[in-house]
Amino acid sequence: MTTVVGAAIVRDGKLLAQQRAWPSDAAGKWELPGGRVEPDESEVDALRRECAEELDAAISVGERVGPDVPLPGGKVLRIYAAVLDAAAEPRAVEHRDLRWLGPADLEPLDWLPADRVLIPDLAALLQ
Ligand SMILES: Nc1nc2c([nH]c(=O)n2[C@H]2C[C@H](O)[C@@H](COP(=O)(O)OP(=O)(O)OP(=O)(O)O)O2)c(=O)[nH]1
Repeated sequence: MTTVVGAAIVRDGKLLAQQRAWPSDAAGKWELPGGRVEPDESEVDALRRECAEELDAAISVGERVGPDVPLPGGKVLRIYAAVLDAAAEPRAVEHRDLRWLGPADLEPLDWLPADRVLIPDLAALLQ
């Protein structure tokens, strides 16, 4: 089964989200940094690689957050808490925009559908 890992990066009580630029049906929607775990790659290594590619930032990965969320095509979305390494300042390398979200910003955001399931768990990280 294909696992897509996502990083719930929290800094100063805010969660980092990124806005997709592609494909057309997902463009403009918001998600957590991450992507597909490659064969022979650990989930933590995949998260670190994806954050380096997408954010140009190094992270440290912590505990699992929330349930596995089924994705179309038999994939599953699995989230881990993460923090930016010291002095890392993320930038949108492949994405349209980045945003730091406070608790009140989670519900109104135009998330990818699977991510909406995780809103209560993401909100709990910000308390
Ligand atoms: N990264 C990420 N992907 C998500 C989230 N929610 C969600 O439904 N997805 C979906 C969108 C995509 O169908 C899939 C991940 O695709 P991706 O394009 O980010 O990952 P990738 O670079 O490894 O993909 P690929 O080029 O190998 O196809 O998971 C999320 O919060 N973060």
